[in-house]
Amino acid sequence: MQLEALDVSKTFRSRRTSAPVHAVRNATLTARPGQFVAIVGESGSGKSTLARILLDLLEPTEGSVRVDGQEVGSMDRAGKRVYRRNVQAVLQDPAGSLNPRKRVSRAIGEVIRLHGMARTPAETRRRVAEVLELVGMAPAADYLDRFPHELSGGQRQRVLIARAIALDPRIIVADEAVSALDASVKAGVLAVMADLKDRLGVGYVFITHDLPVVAKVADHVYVMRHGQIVEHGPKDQIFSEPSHPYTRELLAAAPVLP
Ligand SMILES: Nc1ncnc2c1ncn2[C@@H]1O[C@H](COP(=O)(O)OP(=O)(O)OP(=O)(O)O)[C@@H](O)[C@H]1O
Repeated sequence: MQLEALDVSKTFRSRRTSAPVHAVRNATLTARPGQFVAIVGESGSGKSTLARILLDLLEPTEGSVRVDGQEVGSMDRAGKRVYRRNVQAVLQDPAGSLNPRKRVSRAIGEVIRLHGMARTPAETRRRVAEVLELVGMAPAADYLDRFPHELSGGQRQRVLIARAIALDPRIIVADEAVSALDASVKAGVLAVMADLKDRLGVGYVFITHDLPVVAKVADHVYVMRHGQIVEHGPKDQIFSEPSHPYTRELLAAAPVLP
């Protein structure tokens, strides 16, 4: 499978008086299963807008998102359903991705049932336990009955990853998924994501402003500035031979070793 954004632009026109905001301008990007693609750039550069377009949560003003050449915007309901399963979102937990009133078993189980990924309650429970263990929450029985507030920040982020993985996606779009976590917790969650890439072949579009994280996990890096992708390439190339002045500026502000 190949996920592409082709010449995507998004312009927000809010009030009559204010000027239009060109949040994304002619962005082209490719993601594949088994590949860790990072989008980096400062706050306001359009990363989240591009992520929402890739997730089909927002329509581009121009350009298209395609899966194996087929335009997502023109898919029928059944096609979009498959798309939404294949391309999953993992967002930052403080954004309220987990309902505080749902136990872990229900938060993950409901998604499995909704997408018809299990036929019986027993099968659903087995699948919930399986994905919790895949993200390092073992034994799963220790976590199934907990509410989000009974988990640490890192554990909540793992539950969000487990919930995404439960649908057997090919690609996960992760927007600032580890940014709020402490360094050691962050490293643990990143290790889980890398492990899932190796074991299940899942790919990532990973949005962050955290360059050391990119240095650690990315295969391919896109650099965004003012809505445009100013440079992209294999991680080592971006870190050792950045060609755009903005990339050099970013690297100078946060020196990291690839
Ligand atoms: N719904 C909206 N209406 C109007 N403007 C918007 C909307 N969503 C985003 N924008 C604007 O688009 C630009 C890009 O925002 P976006 O959130 O995509 O950037 P970002 O790189 O993800 O930033 P951050 O790292 O701070 O989340 C910003 O100027 C933002 O104010």
